[in-house]
Amino acid sequence: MQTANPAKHRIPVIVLSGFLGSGKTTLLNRLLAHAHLPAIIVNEFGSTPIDQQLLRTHNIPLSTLAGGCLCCQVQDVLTPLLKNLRMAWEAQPKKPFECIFIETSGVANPEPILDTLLRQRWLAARYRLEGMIATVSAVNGAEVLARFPEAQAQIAWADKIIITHSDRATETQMDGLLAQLARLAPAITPLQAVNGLIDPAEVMTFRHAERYRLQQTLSIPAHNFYSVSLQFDQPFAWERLQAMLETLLMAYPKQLLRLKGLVYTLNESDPLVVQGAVKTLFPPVRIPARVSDDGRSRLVFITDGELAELPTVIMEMLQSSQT
Ligand SMILES: Nc1nc2c(ncn2[C@@H]2O[C@H](COP(=O)(O)OP(=O)(O)OP(=O)(O)O)[C@@H](O)[C@H]2O)c(=O)[nH]1
Repeated sequence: MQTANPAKHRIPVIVLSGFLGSGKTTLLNRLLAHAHLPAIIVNEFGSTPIDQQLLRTHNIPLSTLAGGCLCCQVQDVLTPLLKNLRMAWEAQPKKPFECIFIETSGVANPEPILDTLLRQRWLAARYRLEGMIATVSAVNGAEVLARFPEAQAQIAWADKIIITHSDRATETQMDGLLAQLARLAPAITPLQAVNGLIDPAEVMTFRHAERYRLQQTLSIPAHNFYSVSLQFDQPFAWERLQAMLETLLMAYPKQLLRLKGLVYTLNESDPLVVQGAVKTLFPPVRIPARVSDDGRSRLVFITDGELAELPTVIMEMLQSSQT
């Protein structure tokens, strides 16, 4: 993109939202492959970031904000980051990026983020909010939307809604989700993407008239989400860990909303990215090791409400699975 007067050029920003495990990073991987000189800001609720492992193959500027959610940290974290990125952009004759994707945490209410981009003068003069995309899982989307106002806000503010996991959903689950979406975002026709497969142009074409169609903002109570991050020095026997994680997801079907991890397994130098959400452990993906990796396994658990006993339960399950 040619920028005749860089000081006046507004860098497009695309906000990607969607509840925990609904497929944001999977979709982002697809969109990045077709974007012109993108940069990414990834926000993860857990204090040990995992998404960067899944996005690192793109070799593009990546800022990770972990250990909280952007909607609560807009002023303290997002605003200075966007200011720094912009100043670095202006200082360089060869522009390092031409657009920015912000992947919010799965529990973020996108409203304060959009509001900042649109209303904060310094930012609004230098960034242009291009549109907001929300992913929603066909498997648990209806339940998630019924339970969590944050998830409702993600849908209500979206310019594009992408239904994921339709390959795993029953007809009843899909019908339930479509009914919820028709209620929360009647003006939007949802699109579907299985494993991120969708025409990026279809996702990235925004009709600006749809912005601010909400008459009133949703009243969202303070978050009640917690995260627990654990690290392990010894490699795992994958089958045992897999069985343990599946047991754990079934033991806490309501509270355990998300698990993610980077796990080293016996006799393999490359780590596994492990993912789970609400009663489901997804197939793990092995990714190439990097020289900067420290070889320690990490697991992050996000719960609805505090599950103080979780670390102890996990350690006991791991010990009993090794005997
Ligand atoms: N079967 C199936 N799996 C999918 C689909 N889309 C994503 N996944 C899987 O769902 C899991 C979660 O996907 P992510 O892209 O990490 O979800 P996310 O929304 O970025 O997760 P958080 O950032 O933790 O909230 C991963 O194991 C993906 O491979 C899909 O359409 N079908």
